[in-house]
Amino acid sequence: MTPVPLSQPLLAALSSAAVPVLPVVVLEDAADAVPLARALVAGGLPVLEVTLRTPAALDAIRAVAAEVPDCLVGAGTVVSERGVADAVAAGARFLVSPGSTRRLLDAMDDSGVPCLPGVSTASEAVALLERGVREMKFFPAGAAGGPAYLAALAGPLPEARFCPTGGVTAESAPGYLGLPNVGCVGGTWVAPPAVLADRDWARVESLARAAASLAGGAPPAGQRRCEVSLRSRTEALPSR
Ligand SMILES: O=C(O)C(=O)C[C@H](O)[C@H](O)COP(=O)(O)O
Repeated sequence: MTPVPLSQPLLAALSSAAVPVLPVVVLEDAADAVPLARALVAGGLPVLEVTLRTPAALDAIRAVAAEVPDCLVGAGTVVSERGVADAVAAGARFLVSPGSTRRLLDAMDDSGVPCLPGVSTASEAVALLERGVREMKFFPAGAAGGPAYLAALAGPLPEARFCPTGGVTAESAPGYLGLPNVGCVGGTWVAPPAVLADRDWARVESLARAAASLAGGAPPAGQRRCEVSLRSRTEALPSR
């Protein structure tokens, strides 16, 4: 599996690499991180968001960054300056938050890695656009209005691109991925808690394979997938 190069913002990179789903995990045991990441890569999803919700999260990110170079590992549930610093120090190559504050956005700006700050309203999306941030997480996607809500934002805010997460399932994902302002969808359904508890890596691989086969999200306006060259993942990360 070709590693996803981060020579552009996260959603653009995932879209260019035809990765439609960003797997989100809550890990209780850091020792599960490497086999999990390998199963995702084997299933065709070379990306992983480890939520900073457990004491194991930073060690999990560290392990994947060191041992699974084909997996682009990032941190989710980043809600503080400390979370930003700890995640980047552990090797997170992108950061995701459920919501946005000025303090958190300033820290994300300074982090040097691509970020997906969270929004759930038009006003929050406009506030991010005002800062020049065009890629954002839409959270909690299902509860906040689902595909219909994002479809309604595409008219007035065509430059904003979203990763809907929270309540997204294998069944609801296609409804989001068909929208012009969705780059990819995120969720825990690819590596759900019960499957992780069983350490059923074959099941993760098969869920990943099914997710990877979903039709991809829309590339950024003006960019066709075939025009994007895959560059080395060791290249310097761009600022957003
Ligand atoms: O905002 C964050 O950083 C989060 O960690 C939120 C998670 O992305 C969702 O809670 C995943 O939601 P489900 O796929 O419905 O389980």
